[in-house]
Amino acid sequence: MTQPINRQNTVRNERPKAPKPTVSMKWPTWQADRKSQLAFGGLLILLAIGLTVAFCSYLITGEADQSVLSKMTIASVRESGIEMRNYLGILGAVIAHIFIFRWFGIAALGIPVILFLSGLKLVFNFELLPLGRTTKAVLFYMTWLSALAGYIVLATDSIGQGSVWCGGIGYEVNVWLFSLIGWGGIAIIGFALFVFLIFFYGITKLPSITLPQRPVSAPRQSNEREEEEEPEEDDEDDVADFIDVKPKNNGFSKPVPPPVSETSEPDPEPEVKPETKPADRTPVAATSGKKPLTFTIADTTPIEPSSEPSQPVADVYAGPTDEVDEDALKLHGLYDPTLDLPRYQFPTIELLTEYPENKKAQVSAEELEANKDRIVETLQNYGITIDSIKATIGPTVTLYEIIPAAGVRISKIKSLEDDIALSLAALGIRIIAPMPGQGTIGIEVPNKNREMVAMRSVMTTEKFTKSTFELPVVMGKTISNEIYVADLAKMPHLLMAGATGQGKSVGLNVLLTSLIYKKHPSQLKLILVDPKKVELTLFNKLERHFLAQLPDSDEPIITDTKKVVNTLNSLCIEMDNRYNLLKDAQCRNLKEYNAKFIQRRLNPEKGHKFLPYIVLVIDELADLMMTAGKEVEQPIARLAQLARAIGIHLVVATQRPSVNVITGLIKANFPARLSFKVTSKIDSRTILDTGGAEQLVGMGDMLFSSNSDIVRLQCPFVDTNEIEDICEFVGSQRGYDSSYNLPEFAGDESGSSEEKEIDLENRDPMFDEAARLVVNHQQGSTSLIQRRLKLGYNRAGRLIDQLEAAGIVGAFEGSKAREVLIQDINTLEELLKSLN
Ligand SMILES: Nc1ncnc2c1ncn2[C@@H]1O[C@H](COP(=O)(O)OP(=O)(O)OP(=O)(O)O)[C@@H](O)[C@H]1O
Repeated sequence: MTQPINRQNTVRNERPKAPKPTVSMKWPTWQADRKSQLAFGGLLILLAIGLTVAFCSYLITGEADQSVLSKMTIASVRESGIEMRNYLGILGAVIAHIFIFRWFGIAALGIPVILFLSGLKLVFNFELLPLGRTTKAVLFYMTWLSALAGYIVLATDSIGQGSVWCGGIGYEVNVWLFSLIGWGGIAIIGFALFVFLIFFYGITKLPSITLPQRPVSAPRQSNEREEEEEPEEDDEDDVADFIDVKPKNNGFSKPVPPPVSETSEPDPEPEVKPETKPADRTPVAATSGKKPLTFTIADTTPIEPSSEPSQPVADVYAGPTDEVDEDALKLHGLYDPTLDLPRYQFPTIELLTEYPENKKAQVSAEELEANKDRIVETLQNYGITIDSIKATIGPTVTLYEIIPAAGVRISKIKSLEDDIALSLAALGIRIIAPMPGQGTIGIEVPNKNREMVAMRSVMTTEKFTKSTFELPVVMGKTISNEIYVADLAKMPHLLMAGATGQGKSVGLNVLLTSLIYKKHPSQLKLILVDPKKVELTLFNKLERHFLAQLPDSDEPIITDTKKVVNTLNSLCIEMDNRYNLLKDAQCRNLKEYNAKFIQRRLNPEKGHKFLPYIVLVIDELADLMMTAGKEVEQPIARLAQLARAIGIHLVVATQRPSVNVITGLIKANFPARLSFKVTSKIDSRTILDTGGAEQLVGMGDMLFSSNSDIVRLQCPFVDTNEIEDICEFVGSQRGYDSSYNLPEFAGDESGSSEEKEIDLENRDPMFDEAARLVVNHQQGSTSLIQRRLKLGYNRAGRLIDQLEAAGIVGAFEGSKAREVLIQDINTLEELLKSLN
């Protein structure tokens, strides 16, 4: 568990490049030699068995031998010819006599246990129990039990036969204790056990004396995570409480069945891969307009989950194992973050409304035929002949795919978009020329009767329930009636636009619902920003489960612009902190980091902890951009640029996708964009970089663009009362003491005054030390000061400000560490002298 400090440093600073010294250099050769291992291990096992036999025999037959042995040496016993009763003869009797009578009493039986475990390890390379830890425990308990037995023997005045029980050590200790404090020795013996338990099991907190009337769901005020770990039930025995308390927080907890088993909900942690490929479409025989069309209506066949299995957690990162807490791993198994709230129940599917099936898209054969004829005719009017046409009926639109005759230019068809729309007398015609990867031209025509895609119907598909995405989000139904599930973690940020009343709020609710159905509160935190103050308020019931906010916030849903700015900046700090943790752990992303933490390969005492995903949702960006402009733009852009690897994902929505809201800076950092119907082609271009969103038909009809692919989807529908029920279901369960605390951020008003306030006369007592640290490392970073000097973030932040005021480090430079203005320690010492 404890590693030499210099080795840790090497790992941290030099990353994985430096080859490790080979094992054999340190390892005594006999241990590396398998034959010697087998021989020695075998000997240990034999000894263990022999000692057990000798000890047991001594306990049964020892009385007779005892009197002989206490008076004579081995040699004299042999010479005298007296026969020993011990099953293992003189040697057995002598050894048992020493270990039991002279030393530990009956507790000496611990010795063969250690020998046996060591033998097993050497011979079979099998650790029944963690060897080092068990040895320590056995040695302690042997001594302690001997002392306890000694006390009892003394107290009951049964010194004769009782000496076998307590051994010489227990007896002598108690004689000494008795001479010191009389019968009070038991207190010392009890206290010794108490101290051992504290250090051995790392107990920092005793089971609290719970007030009997406290309601389970009453909010608790403490911000300490430890506070969450109060024993939930009184029926657990005290020792179990002792042992469980701390471990649950620091990654060394005792495993308890995860909540998944308590619920009928789908496994929240499976793992697969996206599937966005449209299903096969049935070609419809058709040519230059004369042959009759036969259409096959596409069915909603849920897609088989991808066969690509997830990487087993243990294999995700096979880096250095020097920090593995083997003992904790053996004792407690993998760390389970869901133990924070072990009884948490995932929301059930019954909370979502079931809509009647007859709401499926109804497109009659006549409608199809008529549309086809009109398309063909219109094109012919403009001199465009086609070779074939096929149709696929989607929930909102029907896609007609045509193959134009040889020599027809695609741009010509595209330019006829409005004319075709006019002749089909329908809104929302979208022409896709050419269809990517199909070699055809697509014409999407809205259905007269569209299908409402109910949230419940998509949530029950295998595609979603078996999704192994990190942050699965049901985006909707494609034109070929497939359920489209995307991974927010891979997007990694989503920009959403849509004119008012076109389904944006429903879209956000769908996104949040998907995440809540799939993630345990320990794995996901949401920051909800709602300047309109109405849309996301329903979610405030999730405060103590899923919401994250600034420490001093009173409102779980952020509505005030100033708070938004502070929250964004705080999130930037969280991002920097997380990067430091990842760097320290030599992990490239959050998934690797958490996998490593779960395997107990990261030491919580060095600040490592399980990191939940953080999803920031901003319902109306336009509002914020108008009131705070650059103040929101910059942190958003910074987060969008850098936060992907450390599990912070942004979802930003706006009604007005104009360039002064979705600025170049923001847009460039949001590769995934989603547009509901917008009012103009310009808006569509701003959000999607192409037209088309202005021709959508509203009510959740949308275009989703990611990785330069654009798909038309029908967003599922989830009503506000369904959201209310889900939030009520989650919110009424036992949650954390408070919402997840983001790092403190002082706020802008203090920003300028702070500079003036920095009074170098009143420097922090750690100022000189921090200055030396920064100059030695040539790295002006708050987290360096924080880690090395073991300070809180705020104090480290103040120190760095003072260092800046003293001219030791340069100004704040965003994500980069500050420049160190003093190059060598001598110059620094002179400066410090002058300051003093
Ligand atoms: N996916 C959907 N399926 C069916 N109907 C929908 C869908 N999305 C939205 N609607 C309908 O459109 C109405 C308006 O949707 P929503 O409230 O999401 O619009 P909005 O874009 O958020 O508007 P605003 O910006 O004014 O809040 C809903 O009340 C609902 O009737």
